[in-house]
Amino acid sequence: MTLPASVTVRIPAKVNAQLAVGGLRPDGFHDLANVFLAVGLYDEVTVTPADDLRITASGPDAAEIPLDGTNLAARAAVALAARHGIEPAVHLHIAKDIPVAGGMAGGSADGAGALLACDALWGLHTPQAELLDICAELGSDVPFNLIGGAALGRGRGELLTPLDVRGPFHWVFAVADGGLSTPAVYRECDRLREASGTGATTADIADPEPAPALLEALASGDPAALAAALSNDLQPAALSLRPALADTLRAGTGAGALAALVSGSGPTCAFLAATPEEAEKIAEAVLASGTCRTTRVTTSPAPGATILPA
Ligand SMILES: C[C@@](CO)(OP(=O)(O)O)[C@H](O)COP(=O)(O)OP(=O)(O)OC[C@H]1O[C@@H](n2ccc(N)nc2=O)[C@H](O)[C@@H]1O
Ligand SMILES: Nc1ncnc2c1ncn2[C@@H]1O[C@H](COP(=O)(O)OP(=O)(O)O)[C@@H](O)[C@H]1O
Repeated sequence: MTLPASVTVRIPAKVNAQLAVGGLRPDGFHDLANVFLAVGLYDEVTVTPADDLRITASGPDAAEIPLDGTNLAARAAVALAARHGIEPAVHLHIAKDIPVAGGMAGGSADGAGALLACDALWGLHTPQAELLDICAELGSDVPFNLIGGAALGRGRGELLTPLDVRGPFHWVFAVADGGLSTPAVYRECDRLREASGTGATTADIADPEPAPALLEALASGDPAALAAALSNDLQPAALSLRPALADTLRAGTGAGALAALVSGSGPTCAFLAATPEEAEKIAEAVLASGTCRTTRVTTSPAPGATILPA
């Protein structure tokens, strides 16, 4: 069997079309109804045999990601190698295009990408179900980056059911200066719930459920229906930690977005547009408003982790 000299995998970012957050569990996670939608912003992970584990990154925001054993791509390579009793002797290169710490699952994408790339480089043929188990150990969002498309994530987000989705839906993303810490946003969500008197644990909060109207909108491909059904329970917490995001959301709505919401834990803001032309117009207006660092225009759904031709 000849093994490839190197493997490159392309992995999409995500937006949460619905993020329904249940109570805080004893293990520190929250039960979710997390409707993931993969969007066409991608990182690429390239793996090449090396003497030992080494990691490099390129792209405008490459300096913001750790290049040690804490990088999710490195953790993925180590986890896969350990499972097969081999050494993770590999050079991982991340070409970073997904906003860092932006609520778009960029780190998770690199974890899923490194896993698939190492599996191919090492000729392991690990079954998909086992790859998904390793993904879930790496992080709650990582399994979705592997499969892409649209999916409902239950549990802490790692238990996936693929969803019917048509498209393309047209999106604008407003990338903020600086990220938000995901655990800090969940903590702020709990704090706001406690402060409002509802309590924050699984005993106080109803089990989160996907909204039927949202699932119908995804399957229909109708952007107006999708706009009416988008929701994010972490948005009040992200706005509480970063009040200026309200200005970004307003800029998009003012420019004609069908809907404006924070992507996951933020601070990236997502705007749904009726057409590609509207998306370009919204992106220009949001950038001109001075309320974000940059804007990106793209579509959904997008495919999951994909090995690129050599
Ligand atoms: C909020 C979401 C929405 O998709 O993503 P981002 O918007 O940050 O990308 C996810 O729930 C983030 O998933 P991920 O970034 O993989 O989180 P993990 O590494 O599993 O967990 C990091 C921390 O987030 C909190 N966490 C995460 C998932 C969950 N269901 N409940 C939680 O409370 C916990 O404090 C946990 O220690
Ligand atoms: N490959 C990676 N790319 C980006 N961030 C990473 C990576 N590996 C680990 N991290 C860490 O994960 C944190 C969250 O990053 P990211 O996944 O981009 O954001 P989010 O969880 O908001 O979607 C970063 O601040 C960084 O310290």
